[in-house]
Amino acid sequence: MCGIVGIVSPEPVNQQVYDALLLLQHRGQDSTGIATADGPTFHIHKAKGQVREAFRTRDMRSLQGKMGLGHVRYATKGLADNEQEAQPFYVNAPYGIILVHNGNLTNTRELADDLFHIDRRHVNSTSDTEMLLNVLATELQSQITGLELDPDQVFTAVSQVHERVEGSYAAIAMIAGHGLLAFRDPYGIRPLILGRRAAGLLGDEWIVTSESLVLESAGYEVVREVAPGEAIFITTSGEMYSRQCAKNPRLVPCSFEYVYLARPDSVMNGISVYEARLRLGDRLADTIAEYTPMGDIDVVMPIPDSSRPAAMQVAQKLGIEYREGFYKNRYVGRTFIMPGQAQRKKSVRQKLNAMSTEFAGKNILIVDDSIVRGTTSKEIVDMARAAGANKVTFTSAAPPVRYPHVYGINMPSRSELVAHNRKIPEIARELGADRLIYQEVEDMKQAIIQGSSVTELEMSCFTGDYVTGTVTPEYLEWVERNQLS
Ligand SMILES: O=P(O)(O)OC[C@H]1O[C@H](OP(=O)(O)OP(=O)(O)O)[C@H](O)[C@@H]1O
Ligand SMILES: NC(=O)CC[C@H](N)C(=O)O
Ligand SMILES: [Mg+2]
Repeated sequence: MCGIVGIVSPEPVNQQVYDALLLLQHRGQDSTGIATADGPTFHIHKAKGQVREAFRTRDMRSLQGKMGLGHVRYATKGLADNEQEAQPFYVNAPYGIILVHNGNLTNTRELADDLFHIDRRHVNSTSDTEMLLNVLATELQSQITGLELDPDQVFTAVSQVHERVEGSYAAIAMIAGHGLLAFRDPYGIRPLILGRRAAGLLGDEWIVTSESLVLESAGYEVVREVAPGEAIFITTSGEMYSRQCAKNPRLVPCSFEYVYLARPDSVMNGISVYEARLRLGDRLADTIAEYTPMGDIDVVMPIPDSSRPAAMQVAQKLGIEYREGFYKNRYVGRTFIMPGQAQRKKSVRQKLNAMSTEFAGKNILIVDDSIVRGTTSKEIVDMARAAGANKVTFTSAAPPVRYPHVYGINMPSRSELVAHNRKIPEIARELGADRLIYQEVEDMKQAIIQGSSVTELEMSCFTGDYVTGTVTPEYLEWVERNQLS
């Protein structure tokens, strides 16, 4: 997952794009970039690191224009620690297109081949996003006849992109001199939402972004989610056009957004992320009650930050005291989305500290939202013991992560996953916990979709069922051999 935003306004947009990226920082910390369109000219600034350190005043001043887009990257393909592969990506023809992407393409081998042998295009990086942009550019080129650009031509090009590209993609592109294009893959795996704000006599401002909290914070009204397979085109003068561009669209959003990725104050596909996390806690509490003698637990504790809503609910439902025994250093970012295991491991210790007064002699029930590599949970169990805990029960509001995630979360290798090929008591031993309890897959699904019109979820990392169908065992082996560097 990454965070993306695009804005068309009657006024300069640089500050708005920056503010939106700050709000999306939890979706990617590797690199960031902003591009604006100043008439026919693009201004671009991209850099490694987080938003606050990447943009200086002089960079912001250079980002002139009334249409803009931005990206915070959590790399899933290519090089993570590399400014060249930061987004947005640019091609000069047709017109000049610049694009940001959240997601991960699963047919990059075929795309690389076709782009070179058939389209005669040069892709100068290992990024799947640059391929997506080149496919879009090729298809748009094949539609246009003159200097003018009709929304119909843009939509036909997006239909062709859906035919050629596989995997997950929520993307926003600017077409120089024409407008802003946003489109979502036919399964709507990654999120994308459209908003509008009146700018007085000047007309309307439009925003497309990954999470609803960005709209809320800037006073935009939610127009709607971009539908799976749909494309939205907003001209530079603010006219909005939309069309369904996929043959068989089907909403199958990523379950991991609700478990961990998204901010709790966002509403995604009509589901409040916070409420989904509370319901995950509710259902987890039922499972815990089945397996644990209640007198056995003195306190329930979250692992800050993402598990707090679930842990609160577990405590309430079980009628056990909720205590915060881990203090978090707020200046360390999210551990899971850091590149490299050494950095992730070190940062858990830097980030969390156990307060011995909360642990000494107690039986602790720890709640985390998920256990992926076990980096966090191993350290946490160690810390709890060192702080004097008696028994440590570890629980996860998500089921065991047993399979690679290929749709925009960096967990490509089965051997990295602590639950892969291990039964639950073996995982408990690996983590050093006295007892380990996971959410059931069906409970997770029901907790997330309850009360909404969503009927399907992308849950491949829990079940091994990949919605795009083309993810074969051979592909998964190839992904493992060619991991992110
Ligand atoms: O098993 P692991 O590989 O360690 O991954 C899972 C952990 O990583 C995430 O926390 P993170 O510190 O990234 O973010 P948070 O502060 O939002 O909880 C998640 O909330 C789990 O705690
Ligand atoms: N997590 C994402 O959405 C990543 C986008 C793209 N695949 C990249 O690696 O840059
Ligand atoms: Mg966490």
